[in-house]
Amino acid sequence: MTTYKRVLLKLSGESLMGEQAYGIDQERLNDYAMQIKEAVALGVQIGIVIGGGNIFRGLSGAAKGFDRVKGDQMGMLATVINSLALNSALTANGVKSKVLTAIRMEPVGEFYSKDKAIETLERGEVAIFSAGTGNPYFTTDTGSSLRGIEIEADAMLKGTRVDGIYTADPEKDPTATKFDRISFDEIYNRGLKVMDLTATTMCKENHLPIVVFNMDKKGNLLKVLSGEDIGTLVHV
Ligand SMILES: Nc1ncnc2c1ncn2[C@@H]1O[C@H](COP(=O)(O)OP(=O)(O)OP(=O)(O)O)[C@@H](O)[C@H]1O
Ligand SMILES: O=c1ccn([C@@H]2O[C@H](COP(=O)(O)O)[C@@H](O)[C@H]2O)c(=O)[nH]1
Repeated sequence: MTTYKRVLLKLSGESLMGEQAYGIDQERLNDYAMQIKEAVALGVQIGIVIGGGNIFRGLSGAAKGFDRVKGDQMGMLATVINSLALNSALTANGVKSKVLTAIRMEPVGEFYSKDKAIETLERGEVAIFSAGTGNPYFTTDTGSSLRGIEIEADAMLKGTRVDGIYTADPEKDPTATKFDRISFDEIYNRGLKVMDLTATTMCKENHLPIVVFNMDKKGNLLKVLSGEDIGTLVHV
């Protein structure tokens, strides 16, 4: 049983590296595909956005001297590479999915529209939204909140490599403690950086709750969808 009819799942590009220093770890990719397969079997409609941090980020490029806009375009293309990899892993696991792109690039994927996204979801297929928002100076977190709002998802599930939202970055501060629930306002007031502020504000203003959870632990996606109390719920 699940309380969710339709969700937007954000996957971290950086997590897709697994233990590697760069690129796509096949085992991690396959684990994600299997978790998504379990979720589809529950009858939940799933739209997915995957980041590109395992390949390229515009800001890091700019720090090395790249033009920022070109760097961001490279980052958006990185998310297309990850989306195609996920599409292929889902097919190998018997799950139908379609890659929609925010930048025109047929035949790599179909150009995104809300109607196409909803048709895909209502056919019971996974919709993979690639190339972020299609615009530089944004992130895939903002792309996720945008697509989540457009498809009228019940929640945005941010699958990452930490167990939820903490009082500070748990990868840097071992004394940080986890929130089970937190309001949008408290995220601003405490200056927490688990998601960028543009994405957080879009979710707040459009009443899209967020669940932050650890996608790198097998079975966690199913637990979140089944209402198990893991991760952190961000509420209005
Ligand atoms: N207060 C906090 N609570 C939890 N995580 C935090 C916090 N502040 C910073 N973080 C960091 O945010 C990271 C999660 O962000 P996210 O999943 O978007 O990863 P990413 O590296 O940005 O992925 P992508 O490759 O998709 O860009 C965690 O790995 C954690 O280190
Ligand atoms: O709407 C968007 C989304 C992403 N980008 C660029 O892509 C990279 C990778 O995305 P992450 O969210 O960091 O994983 C990002 O750093 C931007 O450079 C974009 O320009 N617009």
